[in-house]
This record gives sequence, C-alpha cells and structure tokens, in this order.
Amino acid sequence: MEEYMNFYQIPRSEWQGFYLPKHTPLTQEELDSIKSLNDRISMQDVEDIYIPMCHMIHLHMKEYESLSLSKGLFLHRYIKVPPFIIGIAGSVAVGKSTTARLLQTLLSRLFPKQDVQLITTDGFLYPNRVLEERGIMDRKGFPESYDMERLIKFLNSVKSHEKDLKIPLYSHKSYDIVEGEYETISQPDILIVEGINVFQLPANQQIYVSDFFDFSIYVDADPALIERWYLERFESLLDTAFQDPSNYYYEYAMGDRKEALDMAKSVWKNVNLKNLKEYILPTRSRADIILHKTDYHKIDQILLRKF
Ligand SMILES: Nc1ncnc2c1ncn2[C@@H]1O[C@H](COP(=O)(O)OP(=O)(O)O)[C@@H](O)[C@H]1O
Ligand SMILES: CC(C)(COP(=O)(O)O)[C@@H](O)C(=O)NCCC(=O)O
Repeated sequence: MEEYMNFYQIPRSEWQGFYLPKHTPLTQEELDSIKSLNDRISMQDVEDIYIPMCHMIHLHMKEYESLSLSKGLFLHRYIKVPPFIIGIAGSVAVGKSTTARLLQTLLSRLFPKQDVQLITTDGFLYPNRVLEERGIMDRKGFPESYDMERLIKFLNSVKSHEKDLKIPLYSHKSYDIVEGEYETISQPDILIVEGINVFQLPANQQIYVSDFFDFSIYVDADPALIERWYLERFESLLDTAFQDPSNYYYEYAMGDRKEALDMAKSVWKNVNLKNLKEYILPTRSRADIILHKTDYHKIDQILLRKF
C-alpha cells in the first residue's frame, strides 16, 4: 500500500504561502527566546513552516473545543474542555525536542491565554536497575524499555484535569531515572508530549498513547542525515557536558576521540538506527503532519493528513 495515500504532499514553497507571517511578526525578545532554545534554528523556518503549522493546530483546537461543548449539551452536563494534547514522534536525534520547545514557545506567544506545558517520554523509561534485571540495558528506547501503562495513566489524568501530576525525571547526565526527583504537570490547556515511542501500539494494552492525542507530528529525515546529527551532537557534548566527572560519558570525553566516536557510531547503528527501522518509522503515517527535513534541518516538504 502507498504509505502517503491519505496525505497531501506539500512542498515548502507552497506551504509558506498558506499563512502569511506578516500577521504574526515576532518581537526581538521573542526571537531571542527562540534563539536561546537553539541558536541554529532558522528564523526562515519559523516564519515559513512553524507559524503556519501553529495556525493549522489552532484549527484543530477550535474543532476540538466545539465537539467537547456539543458532547456536553448532548449529555445534559457541563463538560470542561479537556487539555489539548499534541504528540511529537521521530528518531533519536532528528530534532524532536527542539521542535517541541519551539512549538511550546510559539503557541504560548500566539495564544497567550493558553498554558502550554511539555513533557518528554524519557521519564517513563524504566530505571537502569529494572532494565539490568530484565537483561535489556542495550534496548534503551525500544518499546519494552518504557512503562507505557504508566504513561497512559498519566495522560488520562491530564485529560481528567488532575492537578500536580508528578512524572519521573530522566537524566541524560547519569543516563538513568533520578530517584526521588519529579517533574510536575498541572492542568495545562495544551500539553506537548515528545518521544520516539508515542505513536506505537504496545502489546497487551487496550488503550494506546495516541488515543489521547488531538494533533500529532512526525519529524522525518533521511537516516544518513540523522546519523550525522546524532554524531555531531555527541561530539559537541564530548566538549561540554561529558567533561563533567559525574557524567555517564566522562571516560569517553577524557579518552581517545576516535574511540569515543567509534562507540557512538556503534550505538547509532545497533541501537538507534535499529529502533528507527523496526519501531519508529512504521508509525510515521499515523501522524497528522509529517515535517520532512533535509540538510541543516531545513524543512523541504510537509505532509498533511487528508482524512
Ligand atoms: N531546527 C534545527 N536547526 C538546527 N539544529 C537543530 C534543529 N533541530 C535540532 N537540531 C540539532 O540536532 C540535534 C538533535 O536535536 P534534538 O532536538 O536534541 O533531537 P531529539 O530530541 O530528536 O533527540 C541537536 O544537536 C540539535 O541542536
Ligand atoms: C532516552 C532515549 C531513549 C530517547 O528517549 P525519548 O525522550 O525520545 O523517549 C535516547 O535518547 C537514548 O538514550 N537512547 C539509547 C541509546 C543512546 O545512548 O543513544
């Protein structure tokens, strides 16, 4: 079957004309706050791609709100509109967290009354102790390494307007869940959920994570490019975060550069690329929108679900 049969395939040049950014110019302060997320983000992409996408998301939000209100009228009860949840999926190192933080900034700016909160699903990875007990330490990021039931219960609580929900904290410094530390999500209007696994259909569950999504985004690129971004990020971390003696990769930062890069290449090939091919790419066509990136993270094509 043709994977994209139910998608409009829209080249960048066409997409950028759908919503003219002159309606929503960003102030210098806002541009600075985006640059502080990642100073390599292209402002042209923000204007041409992300701002029109925020307006597309707004269309979905309006429909969602209207359906919730109509449901309440039908049921003769007041239903407070549940939080609108946006899922973001894609490979490790394709730029999910950068996209998620950019979207959080832009949605907060464009819709100032909305409280936009963000989580990443790495907090739902089992702690290393559990992964070791199960003999799956080398499967971090694969479906069996996540407590998906906990993630589903969390999303249900968010939709039910529960307050002060605590989620575990994953540290890329210790490469493990930090015991006793949590992140708090409390009654957002919009919640962005970013992770490699968010469109997957876990075995033995009747409810899927994506059942809670009201809009979903897949960030896509050629795996050879993603490998380059993975290795570039690894190299820049060798010069910065990994220099901290308490960092999981400290020995690599202190040792031979080539050995460190060979190790990263092997993790890419045996873990992250394998995971991409077996479990992440097959979920791509579940997204409402696919952002396709080319060199330097430039978005060249947008695929928008028709139905
Ligand atoms: N739009 C972008 N422009 C430039 N660099 C980017 C962009 N998005 C991501 N990157 C870079 O690519 C690498 C991977 O991005 P990241 O958001 O950490 O990926 P993920 O969350 O998918 O693992 C990082 O080094 C990041 O700085
Ligand atoms: C923590 C991750 C599984 C990504 O988690 P996500 O937030 O996307 O759910 C990934 O960054 C990771 O650590 N992968 C294991 C192999 C590696 O060290 O790259």
